[in-house]
Amino acid sequence: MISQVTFGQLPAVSITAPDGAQAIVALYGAHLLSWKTADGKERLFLSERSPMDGGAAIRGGVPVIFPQFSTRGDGQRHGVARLSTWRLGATGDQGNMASAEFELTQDDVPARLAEGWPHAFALRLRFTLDGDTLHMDFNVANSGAADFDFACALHTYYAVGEFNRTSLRGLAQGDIAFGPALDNIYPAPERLELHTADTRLRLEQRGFSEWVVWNPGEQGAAALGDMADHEFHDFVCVEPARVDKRPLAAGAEWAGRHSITVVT
Ligand SMILES: O=P(O)(O)OC[C@H]1O[C@H](O)[C@H](O)[C@@H](O)[C@@H]1O
Repeated sequence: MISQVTFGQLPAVSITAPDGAQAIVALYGAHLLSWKTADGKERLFLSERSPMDGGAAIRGGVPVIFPQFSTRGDGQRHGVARLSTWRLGATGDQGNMASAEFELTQDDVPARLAEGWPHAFALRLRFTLDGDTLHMDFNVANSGAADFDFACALHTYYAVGEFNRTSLRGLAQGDIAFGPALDNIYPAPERLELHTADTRLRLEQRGFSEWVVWNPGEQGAAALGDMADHEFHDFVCVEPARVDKRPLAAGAEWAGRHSITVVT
């Protein structure tokens, strides 16, 4: 079931599956703000200090990063998609699943941001609730007559309860125990596991090329105006990403999928 809601001051879409699982997505950024499994447990972190008025990027949930990752380029930090208002596209229910798609083209991007990246594109992001799994299917189409380069990521903030009782398993470089500040990029195995004190999540990606793993630590969090000082304890980011801009031919499409499953 799909309904229009307001979250903070933001128009948003609530997606509810027949089993009661729920996702809330703001049109601003097609930003996933909340994902609750059927047991009612919130799986994503959202900062109590986050702007919620469409005037600045949201801190938490799943920011959509496009067409630049972080400062790896001379364009807008983390791109323009998280700062633009998307449109609701197709929605549907099928069996136990519920889904909604969000769309963005260059015409939806505020002029001051579009100037920095003047290309014709169409983005589609579909959220699907399927039992204890959330799928995010992200498509980038080059609808212009010239090739362009793009990077992208789904910058997922997981609510972990206590970050120093959390570990990430499955990287070739070895397991990560959270604690010190961390901002690393790893070549992507398709599947990782995130273990917290009381849950185990399976994180999967297809089409992307890296995992970015981030927690700002105490000093990093203190420097962020949109994060309370104590909140670095509460989350870790594990992000399927294509960190470097790579070409997409005129008329071509790229597709990536990020799936998160609550295992226990
Ligand atoms: O503060 P933001 O622009 O949302 O960026 C938040 C973080 O995003 C990614 O994880 C980057 O790897 C970090 O270097 C960056 O600090």
